[in-house]
Amino acid sequence: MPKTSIAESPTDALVCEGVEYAYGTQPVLRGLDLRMQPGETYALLGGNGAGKSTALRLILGFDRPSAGAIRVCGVDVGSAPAQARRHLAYVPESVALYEHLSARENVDYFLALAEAPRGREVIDPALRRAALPEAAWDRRVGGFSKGMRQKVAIALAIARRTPVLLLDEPTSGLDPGATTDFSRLLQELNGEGVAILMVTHDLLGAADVADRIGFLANGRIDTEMPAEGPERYDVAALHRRYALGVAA
Ligand SMILES: Nc1ncnc2c1ncn2[C@@H]1O[C@H](COP(=O)(O)OP(=O)(O)OP(=O)(O)O)[C@@H](O)[C@H]1O
Repeated sequence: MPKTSIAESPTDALVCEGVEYAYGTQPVLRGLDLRMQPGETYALLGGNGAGKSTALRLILGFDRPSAGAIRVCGVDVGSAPAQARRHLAYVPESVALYEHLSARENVDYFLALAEAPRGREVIDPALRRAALPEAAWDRRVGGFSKGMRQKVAIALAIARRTPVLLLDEPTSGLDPGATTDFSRLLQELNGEGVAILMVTHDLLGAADVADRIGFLANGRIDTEMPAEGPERYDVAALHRRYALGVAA
C-alpha cells in the first residue's frame, strides 16, 4: 500500500515521500522528500553522483524505489506508472531523436506514441515557443546541433501540455540568448500552472527561475532555499555548498 501523508494537499503536483533507492549494494537515495505545487519551479542541485538523475528516473517510473512513495498529480507511480506518466513530460540531458525525420515529424511521432493530441495547430506553436527557427522545422534533425535538438525536445514537452515537467540539465546545449529565452518560457509555463522540476548545475540559471532550490546530498535534500529578497538567492553560498561535498 502506498504511504499517504496527512499534510498532503489535493493540489500537490508532485510528491516524493521517504524515497529510497540503491544500485545493488550502493545506496543512492536515503529518504528523499519533495513536495511541489502547481505553477512552481524547483531546481534540484547536487554534486556529481548525488542521485539527481536517479530521482528523475524514479519519478518517471523507469525504476521503483525500495521504500517510500512517489505521486504525480495524486497518482501513485509505483502502482500506476503509465497513468502517472500521462501527467509528466521529460526533457532528458541527451536527447534521442529520429535522425531521418524532421523536427516537426519527430514531435508528431512522439506525440503519437504518447497518445497525445497532434497536428500542426499543436506542433507549430510548441516549436515556436521552444525558439527553434522556423527554417529548421522541416529539416532532418540529423544535421541539428545539440542546442537545436534540445529545443525539439523542449517543444515536444510543451506540446504534451502536461501539468508536470521534468528537466535534466535543460540549458546544457543552449547559448546564453537561448538560455534567457528558455528562462522566460519556464516562467510562462509556471503562469499556466505547470510544475517544473529542473536538475541543473547552472547556479545562475537556477537562481534566475526557481521558486525553491534544493541541494541533494547523502541521498536526501539536506538544504533547501526559498526565493526571498531582491537578490533572490545567495549564489556564492550555493557555490560554497558544493565545496562542502556530499558528506556535509
Ligand atoms: N545504472 C547504474 N548502475 C549502477 N550505478 C549507477 C547507475 N546509474 C547511476 N549509478 C550511480 O548512482 C549514483 C547517482 O547517479 P546519478 O546519475 O543519479 O547522479 P547525478 O546526481 O545525476 O550525477 P551528475 O550530476 O553527475 O549527472 C552514482 O554514484 C552513479 O555512479
